[in-house]
Amino acid sequence: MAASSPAIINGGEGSPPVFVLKSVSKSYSARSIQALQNVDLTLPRGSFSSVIGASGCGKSTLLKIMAGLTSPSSGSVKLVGKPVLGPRRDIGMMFQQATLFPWLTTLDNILLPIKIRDGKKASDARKPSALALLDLVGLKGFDGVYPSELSGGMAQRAAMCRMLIAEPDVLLLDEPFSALDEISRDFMNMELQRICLERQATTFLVTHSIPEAVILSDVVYVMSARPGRFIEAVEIDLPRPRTLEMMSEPKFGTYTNHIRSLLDKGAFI
Ligand SMILES: Nc1ncnc2c1ncn2[C@@H]1O[C@H](COP(=O)(O)OP(=O)(O)OP(=O)(O)O)[C@@H](O)[C@H]1O
Repeated sequence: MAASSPAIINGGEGSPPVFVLKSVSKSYSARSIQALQNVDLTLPRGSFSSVIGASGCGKSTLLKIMAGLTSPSSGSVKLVGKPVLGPRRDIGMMFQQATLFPWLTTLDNILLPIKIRDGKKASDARKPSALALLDLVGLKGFDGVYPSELSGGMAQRAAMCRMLIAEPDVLLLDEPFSALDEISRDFMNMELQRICLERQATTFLVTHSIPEAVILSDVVYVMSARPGRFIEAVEIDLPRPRTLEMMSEPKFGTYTNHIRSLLDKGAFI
């Protein structure tokens, strides 16, 4: 079940990988903590991968290194062949909390990254795209509404639009739907898959949920206890598009059981 080369959801064959991490380690010297140890990762274009592991094993640290928000202590991180040396505009990120600005309408929140990057004229020109995104995530008609009037799930959908408005090729997601109830979370995960397929985005997801990792991913990277290392890359051989019904298939259960047993072992490795 281990995999060295992931399946590709959108046909990235022949094109160079999007992310290549080689022997990435990270120590937080202030607290003498080694968070990551010798992590190797290759993400083909258009692939969907996730990392799963116990709390504190280094998943968010890995994501922050990939986003250029923190630097590795050793090893290299390349995005489309070039070293990642700081935050990048071509990467979209989403976190557990939607972090919308309460004094801006949903539409203005979505357009904010464009306004900051390219100015008001450019952001005005993107209004039709923002409205189309709201439509895409089922928020048609909520453009003039303030965040306090949105449910948690609606706010996360708006945050997803804000991430997508800049049309990033790469999505780095840190438990984006973990604060949602199970039904909203399932819905958002299927939306996420649809958008990734449509946009051919290369996506890397941090999650604590084994079923979520399996239903969404081409490859699930299972991380050991800290310092985080990959114990195994589990290739998920289920057809696309994935559906929630697939979660009741025996093959799905085989994958989740396998990952659960790796995590049980990994906690002590
Ligand atoms: N800025 C920092 N300074 C010092 N230590 C840190 C810092 N950020 C994270 N750590 C430590 O590094 C380790 C890994 O943290 P990280 O947030 O990457 O784990 P995680 O797997 O994402 O955890 P969780 O699943 O609970 O969110 C933890 O022991 C944490 O305390």
